[in-house]
Amino acid sequence: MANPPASLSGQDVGSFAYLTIKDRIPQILTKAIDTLHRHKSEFFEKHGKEGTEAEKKAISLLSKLRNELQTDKPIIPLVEKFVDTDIWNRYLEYHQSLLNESDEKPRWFYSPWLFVECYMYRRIHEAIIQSPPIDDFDVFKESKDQSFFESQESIIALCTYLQQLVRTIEDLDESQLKNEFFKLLQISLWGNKCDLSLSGGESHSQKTNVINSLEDLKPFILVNDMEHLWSLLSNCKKREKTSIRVDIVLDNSGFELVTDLILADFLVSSELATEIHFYGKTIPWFVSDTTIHDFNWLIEQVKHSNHEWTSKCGADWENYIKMGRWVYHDHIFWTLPHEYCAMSQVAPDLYAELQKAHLILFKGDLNYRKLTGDRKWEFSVPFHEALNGFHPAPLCSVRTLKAEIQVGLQPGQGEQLTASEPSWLTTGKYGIFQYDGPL
Ligand SMILES: O=P(O)(O)OC[C@@]1(O)O[C@H](CO)[C@@H](O)[C@@H]1O
Ligand SMILES: [Mn+2]
Repeated sequence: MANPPASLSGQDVGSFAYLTIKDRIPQILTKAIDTLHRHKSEFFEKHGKEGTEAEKKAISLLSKLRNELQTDKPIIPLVEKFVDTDIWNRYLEYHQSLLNESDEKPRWFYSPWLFVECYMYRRIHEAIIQSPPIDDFDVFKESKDQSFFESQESIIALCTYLQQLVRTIEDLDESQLKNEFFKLLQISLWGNKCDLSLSGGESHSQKTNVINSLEDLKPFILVNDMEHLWSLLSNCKKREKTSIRVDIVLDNSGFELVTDLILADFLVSSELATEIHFYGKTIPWFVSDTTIHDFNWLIEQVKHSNHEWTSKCGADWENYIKMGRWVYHDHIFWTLPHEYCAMSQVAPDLYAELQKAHLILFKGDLNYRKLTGDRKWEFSVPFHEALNGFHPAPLCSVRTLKAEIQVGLQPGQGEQLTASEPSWLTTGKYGIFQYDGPL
């Protein structure tokens, strides 16, 4: 694309990006420091004096990071050797090169929001890996686990629903199957509201039974391309394709991950898909994003539930993984700052992997920001254009809105929402199913 619009950034005082950098990110850093404080005795018990020293070092590194951010210091290179250190520092050099004409430096309130926010989480990881022997500590694990435990009632309701559905799935006619597909897609969409980085790490669990509220939530779906997803997968099934692969780029652990696994179970049980590939994060990310530890821990928790249908789900899910019908992928690209239009250059192996899918579901807001480059697009710009050449396979964003970016709306739709509800872009109250691919 010739000249895509400018990136969202903290330069726009009062914008959601600005307020995130000014308020929410320091709050997240402070919570991370408190978490380390609260684990001091555990570190001592486990590692003795070395553990206590490591905790002090990690806290001092995070406090330094918070000061850099709050005083808008220049962004500095990563120093600890890790698989992506060079890629990050090349990215920083690139942003520096863009500013060589001016006396500007890449800074927190100047550089693209997407870059500085991703950088912040990568610096948290650097502080931890620089503090052995606590270098495998996940500062967000406690809040991810808490959000899972607080959503138990909703999780049991969903697992019960799925088990009853799976028992009768053979008797469903086409329209009943489509109706169930749409229900579970919407449950996965609204599961995305449970996101801890938006809430600044405050608990954001699912307390109500989301199945009963789907009809009430329908008016808040601003773009609804579910029909395209149905026709794509049901046509694959009709053509008796031996392999129908759906890839799910995961977002938050806890309740949202349960909704994604419930959807994935339905897809294989209904034979709308024969294999599901999941993509999580290689390092702790945006507070609640799913790592492989979270993925395995959650399935283990569900399997060992004392509720009959919940534990049946967990056993089935463990079985899908053992049989290879569900595959989990770890790739460092998902925790880089790059827009997805750069994937084919930066991570050609991952791009080639995604090209094997019949459909890719991208969960959540950060994925949407990277799909569209986190840029100041007009609301009515077509999604295909905003993807800026990123078309590995038919794809759909399944996202609740938590950032000031939205494309593919009808003429006037965004402006009307801004007039009636100024916060429509950032509260997570509205959602989309936005598809790009052959119709
Ligand atoms: O990707 P998710 O979990 O749906 O949301 C990510 C998020 O919480 O982080 C940023 C705010 O800090 C925004 O992109 C969004 O609010
Ligand atoms: Mn997230």
